[in-house]
Amino acid sequence: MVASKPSPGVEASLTALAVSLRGVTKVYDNGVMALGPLDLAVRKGEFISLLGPSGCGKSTALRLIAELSAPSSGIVRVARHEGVPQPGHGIGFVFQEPTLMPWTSVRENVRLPLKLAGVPKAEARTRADAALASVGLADFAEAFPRELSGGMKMRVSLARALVTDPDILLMDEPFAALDEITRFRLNNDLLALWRSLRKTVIFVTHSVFESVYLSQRVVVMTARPGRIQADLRIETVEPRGEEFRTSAAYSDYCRRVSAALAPSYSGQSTL
Ligand SMILES: Nc1ncnc2c1ncn2[C@@H]1O[C@H](COP(=O)(O)OP(=O)(O)OP(=O)(O)O)[C@@H](O)[C@H]1O
Repeated sequence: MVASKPSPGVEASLTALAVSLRGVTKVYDNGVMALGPLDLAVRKGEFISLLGPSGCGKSTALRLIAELSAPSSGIVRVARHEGVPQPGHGIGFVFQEPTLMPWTSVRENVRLPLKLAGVPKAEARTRADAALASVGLADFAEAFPRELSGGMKMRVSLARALVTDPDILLMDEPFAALDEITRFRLNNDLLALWRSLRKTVIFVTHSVFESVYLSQRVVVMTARPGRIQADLRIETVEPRGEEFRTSAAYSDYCRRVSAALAPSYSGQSTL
């Protein structure tokens, strides 16, 4: 396991932990041990990827962090702003499927979390429009989901996650269903958003290439029950772009992450 240390440019913003999992296990009611014991510490403002074989418990880990599910043992700690009222608040969740309401406009889809939180309509509308602008969809507030491409739907889903101004963004294979060009574009836009908003991002992916391109740290998990196989820091010049994607350093990191992942696939199948 490679020890993690903050990269120089972000040291100041990484003074405290956003998420900490200690000795966390998850056994589902059907007896499946999905996770653990898992130990993971994520600093505030950090962008990490979780990578591992199918069924190793990546989504389970995100659900525990979002407090959508309780651990069977161990401790999950999530840092929040003072005054954040309920479990799950302060966290934005983006899934692989955009899961938009087809019967209403893009703006209403993005406004939904604020509506549920009781934010007055005029304020919620302004915030929804600002979130849409931040993902490049300022001109599509009145459109309906059926009028959008897959990439645009994912942008709406991202805007909906950002509209509550969460401290932590959990992303569960958000770009897996998109074509490569759209995926690259969204990768770049997500990095630009992360640089400007400095949210903590925990990003689940099956793609070694995507994990290295996006993250400051790639956390490789073992086959089920998921534990940490390797924790690799990606040190590069920021901001990243096509230059990094085509660099020798990028290829080298991808090779190292692939090598760290290999033992996770060599054991018994957990599918
Ligand atoms: N609600 C549930 N009840 C029972 N078993 C579950 C439940 N949710 C997940 N599992 C099982 O727990 C294991 C881990 O699932 P999880 O979805 O967390 O893995 P994953 O790494 O995200 O998989 P993938 O990469 O395929 O999305 C799997 O074997 C899965 O079948």
